[in-house]
Amino acid sequence: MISIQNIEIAFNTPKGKFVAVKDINLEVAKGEIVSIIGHSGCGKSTILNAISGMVFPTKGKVLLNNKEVQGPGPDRGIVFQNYSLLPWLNVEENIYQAVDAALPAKSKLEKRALVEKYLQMVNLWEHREKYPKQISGGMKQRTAIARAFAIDPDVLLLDEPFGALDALTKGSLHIELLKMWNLTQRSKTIVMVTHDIEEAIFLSDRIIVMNNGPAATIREIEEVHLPRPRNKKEIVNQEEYKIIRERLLSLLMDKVEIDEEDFFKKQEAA
Ligand SMILES: Nc1ncnc2c1ncn2[C@@H]1O[C@H](COP(=O)(O)OP(=O)(O)OP(=O)(O)O)[C@@H](O)[C@H]1O
Repeated sequence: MISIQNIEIAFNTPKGKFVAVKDINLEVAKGEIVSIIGHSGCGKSTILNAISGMVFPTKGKVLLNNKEVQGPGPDRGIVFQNYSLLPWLNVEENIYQAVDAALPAKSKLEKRALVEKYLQMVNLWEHREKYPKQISGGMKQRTAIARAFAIDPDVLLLDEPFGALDALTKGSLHIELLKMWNLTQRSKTIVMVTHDIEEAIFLSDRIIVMNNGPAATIREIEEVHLPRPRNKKEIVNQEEYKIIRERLLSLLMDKVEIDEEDFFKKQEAA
């Protein structure tokens, strides 16, 4: 489904070429949920943007269904942390507008039906006439997720979609995301950027752990074999969950500890 082949992504900056990521190789199968985790600035969004076609690799290539990604397209739905709803459109219109643009061959009636289906799925039908400023952060993100699913993409790219939400809202959105994934026969491939270890384990089949940048590479890939459907309260007591959590923590915390040691050493020297 997605094949990332030996990519490097560099940016031209006033100080010269800045290599954000390099030597990235990754195959994501149809219907798989993969998370990318790592410290701030390690290139998680850059990789996601290369799949979305908003950024082009300076070396290597990204293939989607065996075709090289040439730019954004309706086969990929994107959800960002900051909701990205159009403030002048209400909840229903925000979804309709995306469906209208992505599926022009459908009749008005079919498009309306699609919008209703996804609004019902995320329990927003009753709030459909509200504008983004009149709804909570969780509702905004549910709208954004419904909008991404409604255009019926092969791939969903989620860039810290739950990062701005409180733990309870986050928890219910995890369930809603999986509900939609299940209702589409687990056929949608999901690649998600997150900082949240528990979220990554709960949702993913595999977790890509990045090294720190610049020129960040993939450090390790953790496979999550916990059976689905997963129950949040139950999986935390399972041995596999604990082992993966420990592993991710140790991979991600070592830099923090080194930085702290460094800080105290510098303080002593001063
Ligand atoms: N358009 C750009 N021009 C120059 N540098 C860029 C550009 N986009 C990203 N970068 C740099 O590339 C590196 C990776 O950025 P990216 O946003 O992918 O990191 P991230 O892991 O998603 O970070 P965070 O977790 O903080 O969102 C950073 O050093 C960033 O400053």
